[in-house]
Amino acid sequence: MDIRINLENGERTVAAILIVDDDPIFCTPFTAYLKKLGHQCQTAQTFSQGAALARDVDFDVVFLDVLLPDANGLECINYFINASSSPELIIITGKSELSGAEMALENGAWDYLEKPPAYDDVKLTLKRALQFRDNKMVSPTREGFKSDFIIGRSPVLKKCLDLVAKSARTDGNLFISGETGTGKDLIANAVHLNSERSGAPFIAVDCTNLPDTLVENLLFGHAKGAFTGAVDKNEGLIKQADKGTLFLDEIGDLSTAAQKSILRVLQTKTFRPLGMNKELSCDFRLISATNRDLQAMVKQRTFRKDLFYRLVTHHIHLPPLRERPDDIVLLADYYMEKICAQFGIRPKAMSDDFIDTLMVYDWKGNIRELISVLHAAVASGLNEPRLNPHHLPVALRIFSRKKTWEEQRPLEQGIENGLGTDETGFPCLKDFRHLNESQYLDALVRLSGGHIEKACSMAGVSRSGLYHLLEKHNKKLNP
Ligand SMILES: Nc1ncnc2c1ncn2[C@@H]1O[C@H](COP(=O)(O)OP(=O)(O)OP(=O)(O)O)[C@@H](O)[C@H]1O
Repeated sequence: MDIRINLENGERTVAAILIVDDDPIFCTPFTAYLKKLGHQCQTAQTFSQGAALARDVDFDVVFLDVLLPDANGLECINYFINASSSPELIIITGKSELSGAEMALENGAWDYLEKPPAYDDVKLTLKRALQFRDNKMVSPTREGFKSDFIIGRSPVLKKCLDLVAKSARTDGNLFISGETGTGKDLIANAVHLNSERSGAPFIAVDCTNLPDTLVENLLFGHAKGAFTGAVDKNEGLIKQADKGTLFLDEIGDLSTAAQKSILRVLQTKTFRPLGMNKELSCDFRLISATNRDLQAMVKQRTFRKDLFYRLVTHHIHLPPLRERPDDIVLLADYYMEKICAQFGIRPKAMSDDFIDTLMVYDWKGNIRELISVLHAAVASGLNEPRLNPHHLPVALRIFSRKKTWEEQRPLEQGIENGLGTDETGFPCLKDFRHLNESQYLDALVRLSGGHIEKACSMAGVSRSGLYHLLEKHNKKLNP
């Protein structure tokens, strides 16, 4: 789909629109009307078809029906608004789901239209949404966003930070996923700091190993004399987070009973402290995080589906450090200075070999592991002004050495296999490049999980460039 934006007198005349609705009686004339207005439209009859389209096409606006054959549209909002083009989302709803649609506005939808909408209303809503979108594109998303403590310039991290800034401007529940040490806690803090709730407390709860017997007391508090030993009343964490942000870290570790209690608070925004006979109300923004695969847990029925949908109004996935090697150098510089200051010494220089060794390591513990490796290196080279690979832990050096060796193997294999060799037995550059490119694509497909956006951003190539390469090597993103 060729998406061109025409601006006439500052007003957009062509937008890329996705309509997700399974009712042809509504959809066909609606699409024809939008096309008549000059827009480019695609339609999907199910959530999964719409999701696949939104993954591949940069839409400006998505019209989303509430009752879809395979999902409730209201529960899929975040999927569409978090697509790479961050489209404006307009809910199309019947009278019976109006309250849900109103709630959707709080969660980032642009507007809702009652079905069947008057075409004049459609035109006006669309015009406003596109004006808003154009303004948003002119003014950078992250203007005024405080993030100098978040280090990294890789495209994947930048994309995340755009979502973080966007999420900080809204009040919907935010779910942050990512491997351990990728910065979920840091990002939760950044969202709070940049939100309208920044003047109120940020209350973090570590859900790991929370015994069922303590959860309610910890979250809801208790009245004086509620149980033996409750000599004073105790304000729970939820009350403490009033007007501020409640951060449930490691939410995937919550027991079934605790999941039920949390769900109830999220649904009613009220809770009852132990030993008290009246409900108290609370006003907090919820951020949750985990390094576990919550979606898989929902499938295995170890995490409640209804709670999951409540949590993920906005979703930010933090990429592992190995997928953004460019950030390693910046992070190493930043933390080297901090660590040396803690040791009370001048910042140490890092040799090129030292940096190269860091760059090829796989960082399963991500940034937390990087910080502790740098600590160890500074301690080991305390009296030397420059750090070399031998200051790094042995296991890390062995890993990086092996990996470098594996990367050099194609050249040796090429020579062994007589790849287009000349009389010296050395492969010609063209064949060698071809072989490397092919192996690179295999790794890219594997590491990006077959997601086109992610693969383009990891490889730093355009969508058409990547498709061209895949075609050249007769490969597919989803083999
Ligand atoms: N982009 C970044 N810039 C600077 N420091 C970072 C960045 N990301 C993470 N860190 C630092 O890395 C360490 C680990 O981050 P954090 O605790 O936020 O990770 P996490 O994803 O919450 O880990 P876990 O899942 O184990 O709780 C912290 O010291 C944090 O300040």
